Amino acid sequence: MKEIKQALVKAGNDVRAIGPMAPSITNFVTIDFVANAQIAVGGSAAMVYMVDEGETVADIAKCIYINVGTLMPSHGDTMTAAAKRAYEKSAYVLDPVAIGIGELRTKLLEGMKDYPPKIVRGNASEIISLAKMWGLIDSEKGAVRGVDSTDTVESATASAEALAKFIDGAVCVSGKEDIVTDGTRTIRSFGGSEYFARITGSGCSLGGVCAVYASVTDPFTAALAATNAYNVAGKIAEGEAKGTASFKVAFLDALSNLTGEDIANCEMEAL
Ligand SMILES: Nc1ncnc2c1ncn2[C@@H]1O[C@H](COP(=O)(O)OP(=O)(O)OP(=O)(O)O)[C@@H](O)[C@H]1O
Ligand SMILES: Cc1ncsc1CCO
Ligand SMILES: [Mg+2]
Repeated sequence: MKEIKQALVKAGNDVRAIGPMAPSITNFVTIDFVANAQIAVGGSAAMVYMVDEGETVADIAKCIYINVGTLMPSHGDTMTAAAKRAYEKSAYVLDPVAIGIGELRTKLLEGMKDYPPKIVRGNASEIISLAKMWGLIDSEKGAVRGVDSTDTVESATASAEALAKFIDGAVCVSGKEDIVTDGTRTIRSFGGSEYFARITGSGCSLGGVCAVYASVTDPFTAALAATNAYNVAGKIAEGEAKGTASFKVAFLDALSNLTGEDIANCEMEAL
């Protein structure tokens, strides 16, 4: 755990020092929250839609973010081109939001098995469903109900570990407690707030923040840094909040003040 904590301190502080840009192709519902969270931790944001823009940002950034939450026909080409280019030249974080709904989302996510991300971030049902779609596990679970999870984080551990091994990267499963794994090391991270489940975009923005940290460190450290940052800042914000809207504001405030040390000091346990 000592080495992991040292890597977390460095990742948190390097992001503040370097200010890496982590461009996104992400859903229309939570785009503003994603950009603001990326900036709050010390990174910078750039949202793109066009095919050539997706390829260009995958060339110039260290890591980009792809979230399939709200798809339009053009996303088929843009996300495929950007994912292929990022697989070859840089890296991408995938949030398989609402996996299982619609032909385009299914085709896109099935295709990504051939040019996989370095980090997958999702709720438990999404992680189980992606592992099932890619033929990595055999499970009865993983029924996705829209964008919400119907499974527990614990029940997604085997799927997360199988996915992480397959992509040679890291997977984070979010929920009351979060799990981050590279397929060999699996860490449970504690904290956060029930308010997270009552606002939209906490998961989407967490994916964007994973991409910021992945611009300065390895996928496992990046996924854990982002997860811990949310758990620490979420707990602080809960103490300030009067309801869901003020929670969101207090959360961005807390995120903007976090240090690498704060991220490393989040309560964690190795599984
Ligand atoms: N009950 C809870 N208690 C503490 N933290 C929570 C709880 N539920 C979610 N979180 C936190 O909220 C963040 C987002 O996780 P969540 O599982 O809600 O993502 P999601 O379902 O993909 O969200 P969205 O799709 O709305 O963006 C994570 O940091 C997670 O730890
Ligand atoms: C509500 C919603 N619908 C599609 S994407 C999204 C944001 C949360 O995942
Ligand atoms: Mg989500």
